[in-house]
Amino acid sequence: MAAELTQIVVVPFPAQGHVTPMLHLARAIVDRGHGSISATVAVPDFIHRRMGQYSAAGVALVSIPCGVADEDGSDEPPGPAMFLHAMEHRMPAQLEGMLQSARRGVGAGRRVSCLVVDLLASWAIPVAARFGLPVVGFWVGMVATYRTVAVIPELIAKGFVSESGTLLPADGTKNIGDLNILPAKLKLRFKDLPWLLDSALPQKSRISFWLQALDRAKSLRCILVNSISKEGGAGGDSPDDQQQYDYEYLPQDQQQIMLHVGPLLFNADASKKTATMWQPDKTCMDWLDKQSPGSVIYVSFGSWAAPIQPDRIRGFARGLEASGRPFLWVLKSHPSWRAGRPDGYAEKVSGRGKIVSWAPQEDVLKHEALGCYVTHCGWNSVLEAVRQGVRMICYPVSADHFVNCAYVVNVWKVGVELATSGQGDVKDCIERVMEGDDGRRLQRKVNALRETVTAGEAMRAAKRNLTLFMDRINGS
Ligand SMILES: O=c1ccn([C@@H]2O[C@H](COP(=O)(O)OP(=O)(O)O[C@H]3O[C@H](CO)[C@@H](O)[C@H](O)[C@H]3O)[C@@H](O)[C@H]2O)c(=O)[nH]1
Repeated sequence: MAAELTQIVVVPFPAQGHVTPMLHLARAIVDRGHGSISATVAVPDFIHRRMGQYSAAGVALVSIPCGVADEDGSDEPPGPAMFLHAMEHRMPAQLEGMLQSARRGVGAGRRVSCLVVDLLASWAIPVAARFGLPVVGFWVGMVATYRTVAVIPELIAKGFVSESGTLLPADGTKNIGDLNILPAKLKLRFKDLPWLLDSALPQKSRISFWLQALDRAKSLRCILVNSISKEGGAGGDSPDDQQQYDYEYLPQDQQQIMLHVGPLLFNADASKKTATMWQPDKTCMDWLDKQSPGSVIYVSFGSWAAPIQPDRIRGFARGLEASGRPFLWVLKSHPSWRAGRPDGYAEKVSGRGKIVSWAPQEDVLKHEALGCYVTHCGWNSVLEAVRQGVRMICYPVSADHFVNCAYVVNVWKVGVELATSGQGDVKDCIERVMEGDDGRRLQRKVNALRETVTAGEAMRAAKRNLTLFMDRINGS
């Protein structure tokens, strides 16, 4: 008897750093299904307008109208403060409509076998439940970051955080290692907790957003994690010798498992492009071709305008200029970032410094002219740098950046943290990473990490876990 044709519905949080790995996941599932399974990736219309050109066999990117306009006068999509309300109140009905159509055989005409829901888009979990459909969660980053979120109720109960999300130990510099949430050697402080830092939302909304997501996640039996499993040895995110921390802070339900399926990027076919929300500046690659091997500093702070004040941007501008080295800098059109650029800067550094508003990042990191990457430590950027063996200068700003930075600097030792964005610090840090023993050691380490993650047991474990997940949704 011919196998039944089914589809999975994938629901990412509407941001570049979430849609990209979930598209990789969708493709990996479709490829393994050998024609028996297709994927529908449902994104709000403001994302679809920017990424609608995406196409991959068996994967459809579909638009969910959410009635939120783009930010006025800039090239930025609406921020979370604007779309979170729509996610809770408009998108559920739209997704229901989609699932009803699928049930009636409209559209792809395939039965929906399962939903994969980003835990930051937890609004979709109750929708699936109303249709009696199984849901699998997706965590886009490290287990370590999930742990810092899963522990919120305990931190409230122990009086470290108020119900409205205020940090109660006034001294946010206290080491979080004392609390046994994460290994002390990460040297994380209270004030580095990702959910305290996400400045796109008011404090009170942040805590209720996370508590609601955790509450909904309780019903899930399985969460797929886009990170490196402990089988990855030195590369593992289950913090190597601290296995006792493993999963300790996950919800109490013994039935729930976290399956490492990542890094999904490492399994992705490099020849197939993913979708990006802005058009990459095509002149980057020609410019890189003209630079000497290993000479260029690449600077990018990710896809959304992280809160970096103009004076800090100015520090970077002057430090890069003072370094005397060639650099490629992604400086988005956000007013605060533009305001920090000194007058006449582009002309001053012309020939040596190239400034663009969006780069083909994966191609850039792969280019032989690359020397190092100054990064905000978004999880995708960290993975992309490791995949291409590029050492990092970390300038964490918000969200999970500090946790990711702690792994890059203190665990994997493939980058250094920039103390401040002052001109002197930027220049000195670039020297340290590009020259001498420190630079060579970082390069050896990142090459070794790339080997471990690419060729090692971590990837085999990720593939095994993906197969396990697919067997489950196929009911075998
Ligand atoms: O000029 C550019 C700049 C970025 N990118 C791509 O955009 C993505 C950026 O993702 P990421 O590095 O994860 O940063 P953010 O866009 O800031 O991602 C958000 O989502 C991530 C996953 O949850 C979190 O780790 C981050 O903190 C959060 O800000 C990467 O794939 C980059 O290759 C480009 O293609 N061109």
